[in-house]
Amino acid sequence: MDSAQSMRVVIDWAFSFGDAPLTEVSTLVSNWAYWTETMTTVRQKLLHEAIPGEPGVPTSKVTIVGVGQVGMACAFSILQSGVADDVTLIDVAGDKLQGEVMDLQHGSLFLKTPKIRAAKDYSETAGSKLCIITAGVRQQEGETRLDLVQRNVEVFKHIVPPLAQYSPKAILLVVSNPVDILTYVAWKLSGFPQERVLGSGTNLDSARFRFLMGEKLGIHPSSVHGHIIGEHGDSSVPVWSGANVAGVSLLSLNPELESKLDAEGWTKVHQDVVDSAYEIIRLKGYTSWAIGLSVSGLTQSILKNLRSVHPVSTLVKGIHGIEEEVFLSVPCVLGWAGVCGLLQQPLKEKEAQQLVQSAKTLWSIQKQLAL
Ligand SMILES: NC(=O)c1ccc[n+]([C@@H]2O[C@H](COP(=O)([O-])OP(=O)(O)OC[C@H]3O[C@@H](n4cnc5c(N)ncnc54)[C@H](O)[C@@H]3O)[C@@H](O)[C@H]2O)c1
Ligand SMILES: C[C@H](O)C(=O)O
Repeated sequence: MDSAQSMRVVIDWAFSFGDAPLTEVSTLVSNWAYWTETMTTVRQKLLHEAIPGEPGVPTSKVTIVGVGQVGMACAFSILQSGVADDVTLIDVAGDKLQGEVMDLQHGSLFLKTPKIRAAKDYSETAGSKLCIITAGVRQQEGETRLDLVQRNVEVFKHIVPPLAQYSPKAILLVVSNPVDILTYVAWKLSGFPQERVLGSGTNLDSARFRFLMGEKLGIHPSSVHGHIIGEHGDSSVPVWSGANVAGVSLLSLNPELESKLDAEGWTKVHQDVVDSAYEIIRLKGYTSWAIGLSVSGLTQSILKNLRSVHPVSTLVKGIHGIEEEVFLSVPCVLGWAGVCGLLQQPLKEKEAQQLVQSAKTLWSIQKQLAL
């Protein structure tokens, strides 16, 4: 009620007393005026709102499904980056979801994301630009990523259709494992075009690769370039021909780099990448921080339309001789549209053969899935 409307109510009310003594009416009027004044909220007293009510719709809303170790690491890294104006979290574990969101909200003072919220149902994820799926089971010690497939396909059947229904223009970024197969599953279940469904893929493996090469060279990973492509995990392919620092090819300095004969042990760098998740799971039970940071990097490239290049899992049928409808990582340009382009990366015959073999392995699992 604005002040003119309040005054009108007070006058009408005062006249309703008819013959009552004037002093009594005036006391009542001043009490009423005081009451209506105190009914005005502190917010209304403090602020003349140029546009009353809630601010408009978010423009860079990110939904994260799953608030386990990976989902929370993703949420925290994305919040730290300040790239999203709304981070909505959803999980079947209601109390954990509420607790995690409250905890994050209390950090708002130190963040630049005005909305951090827990969604009770998928309608609250509506209007997301990016939906990140981290829900599902993770490997126990001794399990491979591929061992998780059927359990996580069932989880995805509950997640992907409502995400697609409420955010039909969103980009889906799959993180749950086995990430390449589940990206295919998300693509099928969503009905989205291929460029709007991608998996975090070997972006993480490549970060590990660059860290380990950097450790050997005494150079920061940001200056050590090199991609791991293919399956995230066990059959990943290191592209040694592209490994360089400031354009200086490591292979040109040591032609034995990719061979087991190499005395410096460079092939062990890739083996360490493959082993690293198993080792971390053995040591702490799960992996989280590096994947959270890696996903935050992908989020920034997409929401800011950076068109930067990342090895992520995308539909690769027809590329490098792959005939199956599978998702594997190759260097992709990421932006508002999702996967805006795939790099034409020259590969050695052996590398291309490894990719073809990974595709066949994934397809042999995918073709048995009941979607
Ligand atoms: N792609 C990668 O590089 C990478 C890296 C690390 C982990 N992962 C994978 O990420 C996944 C999550 O790992 P984690 O350590 O966070 O596991 P976690 O057990 O800590 O968390 C999983 C979360 O998913 C939730 N969940 C289960 N079913 C759900 C449903 N139907 N709807 C919504 N939420 C649901 C659970 O309640 C839980 O909070 C695993 O599959 C793991 O293998 C992938
Ligand atoms: C387990 C997970 O896929 C990782 O590589 O950290």
